[in-house]
Amino acid sequence: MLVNPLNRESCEPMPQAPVFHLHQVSKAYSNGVVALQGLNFTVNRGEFVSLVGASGCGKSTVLRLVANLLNITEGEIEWSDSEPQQKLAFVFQQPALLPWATVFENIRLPLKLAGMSRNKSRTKVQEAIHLVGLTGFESAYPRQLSGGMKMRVSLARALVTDPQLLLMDEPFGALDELTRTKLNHDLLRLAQQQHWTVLFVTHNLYEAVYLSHRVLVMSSHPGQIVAEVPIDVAYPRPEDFRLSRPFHQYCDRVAVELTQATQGQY
Ligand SMILES: Nc1ncnc2c1ncn2[C@@H]1O[C@H](COP(=O)(O)OP(=O)(O)OP(=O)(O)O)[C@@H](O)[C@H]1O
Repeated sequence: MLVNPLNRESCEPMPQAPVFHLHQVSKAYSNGVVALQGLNFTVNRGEFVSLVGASGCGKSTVLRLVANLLNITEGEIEWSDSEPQQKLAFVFQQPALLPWATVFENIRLPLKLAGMSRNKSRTKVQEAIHLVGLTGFESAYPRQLSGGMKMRVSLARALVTDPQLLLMDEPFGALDELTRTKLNHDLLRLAQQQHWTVLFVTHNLYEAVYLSHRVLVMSSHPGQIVAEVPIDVAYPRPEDFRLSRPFHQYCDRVAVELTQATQGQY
């Protein structure tokens, strides 16, 4: 069954309570590179928002500012309440697993660092393993896993902390197309089930359209948001949404915006 975006009855209402808002945010690095200038955008509760743009346009810088891993040069990030800020998880492109630890221990790591005993954390870790589809691999070591499985471990390690806000920096960039597609589908399911708010960075506009409520398109040097494309299609989105005419229309729209954003830069 293909999805009809005009079937409003099946569309969930767009979540509107803001989680955070960037007000005129600029970032200059100490070497003088102005990575971002005057960024304004809001992410609402339960929303899946993707940032797309050319390499070096400042997507990762945005995530690191939101995670408070970097200082803002000008402007501010206003949080609606402090809880999502405290309950955020960051997922990187490289799963960064401990090679000497099993799947179970890698996923348990954030709970261990927070001082939770092995016994107390067992149920939570098992639940996360189940949710990402790795039941049976608890005792495996990272070297015994495929790239997609390693990324599932990384997702479960974020999941185990019960995050409200997920910041994901090109998490599936190193995976083959089929694995990426499968993980896209599983991520959407998890985001819905867990009521996550997600800010997602990707180079892949098909992935951005499939996953997002909104796609924000960035230009470079300095990085700015130049377009916002709402993807007005109901969740859950079946995998065959990717085969539908509306999907390709949205992809074309994002591609046009990206081309305009990068015109004259190469
Ligand atoms: N620590 C740093 N010091 C100096 N300049 C930096 C630093 N980190 C990033 N930059 C510069 O800031 C700009 C934005 O970088 P950023 O990594 O945010 O872009 P990006 O869009 O995530 O790139 P990519 O898609 O290639 O990962 C680039 O010009 C980059 O060279």
